Amino acid sequence: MKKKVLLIHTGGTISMHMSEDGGVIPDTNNPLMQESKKLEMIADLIEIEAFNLPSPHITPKKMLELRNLIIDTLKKNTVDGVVITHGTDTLEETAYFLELTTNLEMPIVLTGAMRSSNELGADGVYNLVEAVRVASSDQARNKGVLVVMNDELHSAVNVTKTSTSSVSTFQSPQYGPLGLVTKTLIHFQQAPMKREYVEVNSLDKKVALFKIYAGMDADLLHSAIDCQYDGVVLEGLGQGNVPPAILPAIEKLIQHGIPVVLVSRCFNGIAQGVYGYEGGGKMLEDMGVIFATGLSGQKARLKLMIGLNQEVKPINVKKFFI
Ligand SMILES: NC(=O)C[C@H](N)C(=O)O
Repeated sequence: MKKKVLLIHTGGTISMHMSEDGGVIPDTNNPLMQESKKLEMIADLIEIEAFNLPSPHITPKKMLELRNLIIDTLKKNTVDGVVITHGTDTLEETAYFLELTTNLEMPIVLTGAMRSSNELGADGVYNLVEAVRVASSDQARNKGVLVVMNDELHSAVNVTKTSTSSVSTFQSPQYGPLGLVTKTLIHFQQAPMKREYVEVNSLDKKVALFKIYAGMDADLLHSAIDCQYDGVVLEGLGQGNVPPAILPAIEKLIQHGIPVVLVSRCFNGIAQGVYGYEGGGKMLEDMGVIFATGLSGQKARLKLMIGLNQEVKPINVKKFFI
């Protein structure tokens, strides 16, 4: 029996076209809406155009709207899986947001394109067909939120955009893809280790993300206090170190009760308290900086924001990041 898939469009290059002057722009008539025939050979569809936005215009509030749209639609309809088309620039953030804020057994699959609908070698419809195949497959159940692009399956936790323009832009640097999509198979070679779920209904708490660099001064970090941020994520150096000049600012943030979470700006490996010199990870740990294991800066920022906005009870930030 044919499966039923909820297909939600949010915009991005997959829904855009190249105009005569060579600029890639959003289309008022989403070209994907004309592709239903190809998709209905795979699954019955419920198709919704939620937004038509370039993904740099997507905010966490929009991600929450999207999450609520999925949950509300599933209350009224029986479906086997969900596919979301999305711009690639922030696709990994929406995918990770949904990973943390949904707890469904059915697959939620995000896909996009690097070439717009009327460009030579357009990859959008191909990726969409694969995403619908994955969303309607039994193998994809209980695997968390997935990203399907360019014949690969990635987990929302590890996937990141690695190239500005290549169709193989999405990679999972630490652990590799979860699997492959071939013409005939959906093949998982590994499964996510754990799944987390956090109940959020609003996003009032603000979290800032700072990339640490050689010679950084403390002034930028002070702005997080002045602008009343509720949490700060630092993308630190190497195994999790910072220049000594920003230590007083980190101390001040912690004194103000603003949690400071540290990840590495390296995209492989884990930030940890190894170095005992001034600004080294060991010293940061002793000061109360919390190390996030293996997440990128943008994902740790979303996780802290979601945690601080949790509905039921305040989180213990340290435990939340273990
Ligand atoms: N390939 C893409 O989708 C990039 C585009 N700028 C977006 O994220 O909306």
